[in-house]
Amino acid sequence: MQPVLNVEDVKRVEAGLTEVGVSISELMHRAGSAVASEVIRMGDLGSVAVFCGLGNNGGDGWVAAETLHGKGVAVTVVSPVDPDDIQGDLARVVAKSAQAAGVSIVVAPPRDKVVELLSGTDVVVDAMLGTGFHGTPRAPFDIWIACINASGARVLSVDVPSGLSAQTGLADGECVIADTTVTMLVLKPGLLSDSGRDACGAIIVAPLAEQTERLTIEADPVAWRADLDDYVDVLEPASNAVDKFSRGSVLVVGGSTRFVGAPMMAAMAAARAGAGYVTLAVPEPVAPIIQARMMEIPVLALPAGRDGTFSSEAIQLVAELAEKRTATLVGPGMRVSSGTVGVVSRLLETKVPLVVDADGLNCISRLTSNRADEFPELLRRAAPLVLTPHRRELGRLVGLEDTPPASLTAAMEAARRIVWADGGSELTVVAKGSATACVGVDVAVLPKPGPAALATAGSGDVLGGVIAAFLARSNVDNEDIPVLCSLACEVHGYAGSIAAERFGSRGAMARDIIDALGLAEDALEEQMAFPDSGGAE
Ligand SMILES: NC(=O)C1=CN([C@@H]2O[C@H](COP(=O)(O)OP(=O)(O)OC[C@H]3O[C@@H](n4cnc5c(N)ncnc54)[C@H](O)[C@@H]3O)[C@@H](O)[C@H]2O)[C@@H](O)CC1
Ligand SMILES: Nc1ncnc2c1ncn2[C@@H]1O[C@H](COP(=O)(O)OP(=O)(O)O)[C@@H](O)[C@H]1O
Ligand SMILES: [K+]
Repeated sequence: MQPVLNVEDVKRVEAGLTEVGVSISELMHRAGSAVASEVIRMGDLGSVAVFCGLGNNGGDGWVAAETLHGKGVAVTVVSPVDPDDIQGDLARVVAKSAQAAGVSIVVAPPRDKVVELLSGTDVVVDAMLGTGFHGTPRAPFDIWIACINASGARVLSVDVPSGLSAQTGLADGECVIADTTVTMLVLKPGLLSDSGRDACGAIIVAPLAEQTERLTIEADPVAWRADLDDYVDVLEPASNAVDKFSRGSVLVVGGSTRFVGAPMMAAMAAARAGAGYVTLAVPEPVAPIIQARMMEIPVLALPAGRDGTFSSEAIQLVAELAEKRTATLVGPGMRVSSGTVGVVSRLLETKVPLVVDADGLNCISRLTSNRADEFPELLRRAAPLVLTPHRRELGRLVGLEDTPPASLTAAMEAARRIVWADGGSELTVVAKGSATACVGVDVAVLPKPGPAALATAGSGDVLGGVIAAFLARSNVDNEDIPVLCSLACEVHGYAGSIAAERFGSRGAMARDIIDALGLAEDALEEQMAFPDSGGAE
């Protein structure tokens, strides 16, 4: 797994490196030469323009420019001020050095000059704003960013695309859309989430020093980006000596007269994700309609109230059914009522692995008056418990119902409030979004995100079914459940890519993701076995 550090913690790595004799100035030189090497690797360098800002990000750019110039590349630096007028000592020194070496410099060009320069530029190095950037880009950077994005040049961003927050992945104004981002020392969360996913292009981490890895781990990574080989031992190896029960049985509890499709999709997904036996428990009035659509999956009709949701008579029956299955998923399409709240709280008391999704989560919010983090005894149990909130559901769980987490880091923070209050390794919160984090008490694992085709109604029900199936199929220790959930997210994401290929990136629906799950898992398994064979997206 690759560590991901909060921006403020990167400073601790920097300080640690200074202590072992690698100064900030030395780091800047290494950063600049890492950028220059990557530019050269891009090839076809007719002419290169390096857009420099006034901080150390700009300093990296000046070093890269001087290095490229030294290698005979035609390079021009665009700077808001003359090298002599740069306030920061480090950046001024490297800028003056580049100037003395004969690098061509354009100072504070008007917009039309920038456009003209870019029209003859093959590669842009974006060294305007780095981790010191806050707010909305001010002039001239706002103009330069717009011009760079409108040009046809290939773009390499230094550390982070200018205008993007390396911490949150959000951009208040326009940010550079790069082909490649060479990020210094370590991954930062904003590069992997929200607008960062579109802005960064391919991400290359430049460690800059051999001590970086150790210092990064000491600085307490906020998350870990999973690699395929982290999943190798997570699921049981294939065996022919199985029957449908030993492959794992899943109970899906959900549905209401208002929502019949959600539990069906979750159950189908659990079956496609390899559970040998899936059973669906739904309120009695909808059972016949659902059974008529389900060939492989038995449907059990449970007592319902006049509102078309489970009634209190269903509570004990659901618990008894769950105790006979390897794993249970509760929530899809279930609505929030006194009966469904009772079902969820009773299932939490059982000793079987449990996934709570959708309205199951809203039932927990109802039970705890939107403060699941203040009632840890409700969630504390011996068997695995996985909560799968999207950001709005997560907000409702931790008192942020009006201001749900707006970034991956905010979502991880909210998820941690719940898992840390619980304190046990049985609880994992899968904080879903365009980038998802699987947060356990000790670690947050970031799966490789799937395509935007996953943003379609029912896709979350599918993921719930996959996680339930994987819990049923797996024997991992509780500590490894975040990794298991991360694998479930990657299979879900890969299935989204297959569905998008078949039905179009905008046309794919949840049902198409379900149908691709089995192929997606096989493909990922093959990539794990043969890592060099290439892969999806
Ligand atoms: N952390 C490290 O150890 C290393 C950092 N390095 C570089 O240093 C960078 C961080 O340097 P700094 O802290 O100087 O920060 P930056 O260079 O990212 O930004 C600071 C400058 O941007 C300006 N600025 C901030 N917000 C702005 C806005 N909204 N509009 C216009 N201008 C704005 C500030 O006034 C200041 O001049 C990193 O991104 C990286 O590129 C590298 O030199 C290598 C090592
Ligand atoms: N832009 C996106 N890129 C990648 N994955 C996404 C994107 N948007 C949503 N997803 C994923 O799709 C799923 C949507 O789940 P959810 O919001 O619960 O949907 P629903 O309630 O309709 O079933 C989650 O797994 C989420 O991580
Ligand atoms: K930058």
